[in-house]
Amino acid sequence: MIKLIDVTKKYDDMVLLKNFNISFEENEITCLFGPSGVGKTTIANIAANLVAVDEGIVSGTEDALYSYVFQEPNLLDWYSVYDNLDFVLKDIFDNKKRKEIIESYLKMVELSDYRNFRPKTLSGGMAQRVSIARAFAYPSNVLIMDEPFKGLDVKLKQDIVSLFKRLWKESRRTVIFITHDVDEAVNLSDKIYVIKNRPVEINMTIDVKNTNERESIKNILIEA
Ligand SMILES: Nc1ncnc2c1ncn2[C@@H]1O[C@H](COP(=O)(O)OP(=O)(O)OP(=O)(O)O)[C@@H](O)[C@H]1O
Repeated sequence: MIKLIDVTKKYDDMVLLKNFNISFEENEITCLFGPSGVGKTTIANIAANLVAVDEGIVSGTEDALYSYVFQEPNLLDWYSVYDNLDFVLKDIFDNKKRKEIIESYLKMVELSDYRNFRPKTLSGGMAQRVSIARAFAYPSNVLIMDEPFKGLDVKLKQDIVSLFKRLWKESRRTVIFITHDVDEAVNLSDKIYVIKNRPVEINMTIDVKNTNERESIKNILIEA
């Protein structure tokens, strides 16, 4: 479990986090839900050891290996789809193992026939599927998802959300999922932290995993 304990984080004179506490359960999907600019990315980056804290402790990151999916697929344009996956695996596995992993993930995201295509020739949804395949192909145990479905149209979003869930069920990891989309939050998360204010406060913690009340949770989030 990754924990931020009594964390204070300032940007110049602005105190974003003050004695802030939060935890991310192992192999669960935890959502940071809140308005733009509240501090979601900073909290995730602290949990990923990308941003240093001014005070407090970040625990549970000692053996963490991270992979990321952002709103932009962030693929290497001069590499093929196949080589984009190969790039993150090349220092970890031998040729045979890499080929096996890459082919299996391309199959799962239904892009085997596109293995030699350059990212620029793919649609936005296809590029995002490559980015998700790359995140899962890498042997991470923590996956940071920063608004990965933003900007996709409704139908495409539903497909990619279910694809993500399928991959995650086959290869579970701790997911820190940032969104301010109510449907995404409720459909994907095991737990939702509703965050507000400055310094940031956890306004509500919602257990989604053990509930049958998804519709009322959506209403709570809309009001939040
Ligand atoms: N490196 C930085 N230097 C100075 N201020 C920063 C830096 N990173 C973030 N901030 C500020 O901290 C606040 C929180 O930013 P953060 O990106 O963590 O929020 P967010 O909830 O992820 O927002 P969004 O949904 O728009 O991505 C914002 O006011 C932002 O301008």
